[in-house]
Amino acid sequence: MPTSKQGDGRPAPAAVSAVGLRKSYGDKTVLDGIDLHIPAGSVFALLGPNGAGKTTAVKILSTLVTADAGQARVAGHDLTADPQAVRTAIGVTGQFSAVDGLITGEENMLLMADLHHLPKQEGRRTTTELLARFDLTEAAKKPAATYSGGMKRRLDIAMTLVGDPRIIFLDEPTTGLDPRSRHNMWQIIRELVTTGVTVFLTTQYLEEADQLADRIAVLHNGRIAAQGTAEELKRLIPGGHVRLRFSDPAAYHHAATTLREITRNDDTLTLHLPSDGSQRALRSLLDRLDTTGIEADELTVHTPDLDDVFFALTGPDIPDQPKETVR
Ligand SMILES: Nc1ncnc2c1ncn2[C@@H]1O[C@H](COP(=O)(O)OP(=O)(O)OP(=O)(O)O)[C@@H](O)[C@H]1O
Repeated sequence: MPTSKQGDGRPAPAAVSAVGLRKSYGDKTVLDGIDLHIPAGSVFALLGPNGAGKTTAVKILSTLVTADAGQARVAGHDLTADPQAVRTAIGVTGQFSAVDGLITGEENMLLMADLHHLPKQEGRRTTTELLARFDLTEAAKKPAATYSGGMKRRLDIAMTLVGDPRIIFLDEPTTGLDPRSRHNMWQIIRELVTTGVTVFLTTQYLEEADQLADRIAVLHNGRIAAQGTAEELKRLIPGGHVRLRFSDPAAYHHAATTLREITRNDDTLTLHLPSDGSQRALRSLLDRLDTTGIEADELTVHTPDLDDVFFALTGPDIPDQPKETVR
């Protein structure tokens, strides 16, 4: 299984690793051989359109359904050999919340503490702490059915944390939330990671993956169409360029006549050069600028945004083949 390196050169322990996960429902192949390697303490986003198989992947990794083929280890435990150990180490919040609307937020939390067999006093203490942490103290005694969508999600995550999981699966945590609640949820997720928790996130929102994830995998037709950091994914598709801006017209004209494959804008004294924005391409461009005596006032790198990547990778017009993977 692949490993990544920590700062001291030792391989980072994997929170989740999977090889060749497959799952079909009837004659519909939902997951067609998925490999994953998620270092502990990181945020991983599984991105895909409706029906891509994101929830199925979460259900398999959280032991709710079994894969037809493949192997996976979660928190160091083999999914098939030791599902109970996996369950103890993880927390899952799904699209369909575990919150019971008929009882209060506090009662929901206490129920969760009972399920985790916490002694009464510890259950109360954990409940109070978590309700405060998720800004729910004031609403604690109100029925959860009266909570806003954002409050319900916060309660859901608070309930998940009662068992002190090291890995949290968040299945579309911000679907249906307004922008403010979505930003609050992002902040909560960022804070979770600072405590060393690993977050496995599924989302349809590119911006969410871009904002939160250390690595992103794009799921399409049951396969991982591409995976990497947001920046690596953006470099996979054409459209990137380097923009050089000049203030001195003479310097601009010298550059415009010296460099090839450029798009020029004589009004704004800017030149665009196609580039994938990689370190190698930039180094070669800077060398070229040095040797030809070109000095721009500003050099900016423009890569396609994640929307471009998503549409390019999951559009209907591409074949069902896996795309290049960035590692
Ligand atoms: N228990 C099941 N029985 C039959 N088909 C299923 C079952 N669960 C999921 N599927 C099908 O598998 C496919 C993937 O579903 P899944 O819920 O994993 O997708 P998703 O990426 O999470 O989608 P969404 O973003 O809409 O939640 C869908 O076509 C779905 O209808």
